[in-house]
Amino acid sequence: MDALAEKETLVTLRGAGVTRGHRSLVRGVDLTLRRGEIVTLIGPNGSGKSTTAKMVTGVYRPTEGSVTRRPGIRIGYVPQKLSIDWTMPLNVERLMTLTGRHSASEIDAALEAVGATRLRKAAVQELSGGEFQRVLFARAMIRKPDLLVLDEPVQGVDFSGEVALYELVRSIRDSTQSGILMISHDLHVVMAETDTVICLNGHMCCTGTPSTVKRSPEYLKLFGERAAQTLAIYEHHHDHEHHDDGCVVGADEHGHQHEHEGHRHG
Ligand SMILES: Nc1ncnc2c1ncn2[C@@H]1O[C@H](COP(=O)(O)OP(=O)(O)OP(=O)(O)O)[C@@H](O)[C@H]1O
Repeated sequence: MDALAEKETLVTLRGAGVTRGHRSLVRGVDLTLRRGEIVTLIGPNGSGKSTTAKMVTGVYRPTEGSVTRRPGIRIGYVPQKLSIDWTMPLNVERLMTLTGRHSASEIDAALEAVGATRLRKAAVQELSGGEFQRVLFARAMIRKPDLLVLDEPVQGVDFSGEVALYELVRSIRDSTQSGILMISHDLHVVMAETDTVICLNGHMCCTGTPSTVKRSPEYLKLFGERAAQTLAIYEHHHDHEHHDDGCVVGADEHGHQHEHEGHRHG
């Protein structure tokens, strides 16, 4: 039995779909979320990612197929956007307690887990995009969820912030062993940090590990050029090491390094 199959199952969707009137929002979704596993939904706008996440969290009931949640499951949700009255003064500490009472030590622990301890007294209006996302993670994690659902976690975050946030998601998974469901438009960074990718386009186009999905004809058709670029990044294998200053170990005597297209290091 493989390692993932041994982990506790949190949510299962079988042939699940939602229809409103005569319109199908998404259909035929098969998905298993397990403790300690990161699953990512990708797909173009309107492909059913949010609808699928809403079936997972229980906001939408499936109109076909089935959704099973582990009894008593706690789900933490990090929204794409948060409706905040930006004219009201609000600091991070207060934001953490808007929807529930939490002790000072619980707030400290949640902020520490996302590397945001120093932001405790900061005004929410003054946070950068990446800092705000970290605070939203902390807010979802304070309830110690079994499953964390992240809707487009890197919106408004620059490239290096994006890499750092996905690393944070992975470290949250490692330290809490919660299950994680992410929705993302981003292809390359998110796929590198994911155990299972589900590619949607009104139905399930393909699913599997990042390396199987990236080769699937449906995925390549859906994402075209961008998918090819992702592939280039994946095909770059690390065949060298770096010095602390970033230079390649064994570069020529002039310190020249070879160009690595699409190359990056976490
Ligand atoms: N409550 C609703 N009633 C009717 N149609 C809806 C409803 N919610 C979503 N839709 C439609 O269902 C389809 C799937 O929407 P969904 O929000 O799941 O897509 P998405 O993949 O998350 O899109 P995006 O990337 O733009 O956020 C879209 O065509 C959308 O317009």
